[in-house]
Amino acid sequence: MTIKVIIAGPRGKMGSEAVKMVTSEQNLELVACVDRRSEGHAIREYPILTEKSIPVFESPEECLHTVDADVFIDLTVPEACFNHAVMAIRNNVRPVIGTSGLTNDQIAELRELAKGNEVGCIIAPNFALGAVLMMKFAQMAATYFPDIEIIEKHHDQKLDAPSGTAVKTAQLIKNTRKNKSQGHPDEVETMKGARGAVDEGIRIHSVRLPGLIAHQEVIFGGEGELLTIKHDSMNRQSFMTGVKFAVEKVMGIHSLVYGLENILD
Ligand SMILES: NC(=O)C1=CN([C@@H]2O[C@H](COP(=O)(O)OP(=O)(O)OC[C@H]3O[C@@H](n4cnc5c(N)ncnc54)[C@H](OP(=O)(O)O)[C@@H]3O)[C@@H](O)[C@H]2O)C=CC1
Ligand SMILES: O=C(O)C1=N[C@H](C(=O)O)C[C@H](O)C1
Repeated sequence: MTIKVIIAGPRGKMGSEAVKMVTSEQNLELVACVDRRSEGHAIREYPILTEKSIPVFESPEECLHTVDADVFIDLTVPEACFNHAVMAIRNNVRPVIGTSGLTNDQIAELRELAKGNEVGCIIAPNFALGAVLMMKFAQMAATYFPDIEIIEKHHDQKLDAPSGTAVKTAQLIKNTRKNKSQGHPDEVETMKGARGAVDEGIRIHSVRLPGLIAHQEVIFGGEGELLTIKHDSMNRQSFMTGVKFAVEKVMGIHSLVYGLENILD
């Protein structure tokens, strides 16, 4: 069976990789793209779309009403992504969301909508298999080491901080970690932000520099020892196996799944 795919954000760093991946896989068919500034852009920047006569729509509504599709991959920004996902679910097209920065309320709303419409939806804070394992291993380690600092490092074009991966890592850790306030009780920040963001006592630090792609380390401190669990994405192809996996998996589910760790075999 061929899975018919729409991609939103085809000119982006991730979207352009996804276009290459979907158009090169036998069991996937790219049936359309959604690009808010399609006029000339997609055609000039992505000849593959013209070569293969793949339509590009500025309006997601028009795209979803015109094209017969199974899956809607979103690699844009959270504001656009949320609306795209709502429209897709209402049109019985399954969203696969890579875009980071959705709020917990937005995720809860999409969960309800997906459940109500019995439409599969996957939100993947990180599509890289190694990153999913890094999050799971961190969750395991948190049972034994409750003192934790997360350091995520990304390229300087990233819009959201902390990263979706760091938010998800903290959420997984909170499921197993004993509640604990870290550091000295009288600790004072003499420069605001020095100790990073705080999520139930877990510290999260976001680094943004040119030269970086996507990296995270989770550091656990114990009496006389440190454990570091680290993952590095060196390029955006590292995410594509996970995108393909999610597109295939979403065909067989009828509700929302947040995190690939929930559906890894
Ligand atoms: N889950 C995962 O494994 C990964 C997730 N990501 C996430 O994917 C998202 C995209 O990342 P990346 O490709 O690096 O970002 P880019 O900025 O390279 O691409 C984003 C794309 O979205 C488009 N866009 C921006 N605003 C809107 C809008 N309001 N409506 C429609 N389209 C819009 C941009 O078009 P324009 O030029 O018109 O602005 C651009 O083509 C981010 O949220 C990032 O965090 C990234 C890597 C891995
Ligand atoms: O913007 C990125 O690049 C990435 N975003 C995702 C995130 O916010 O965690 C996934 C990966 O880290 C790359």
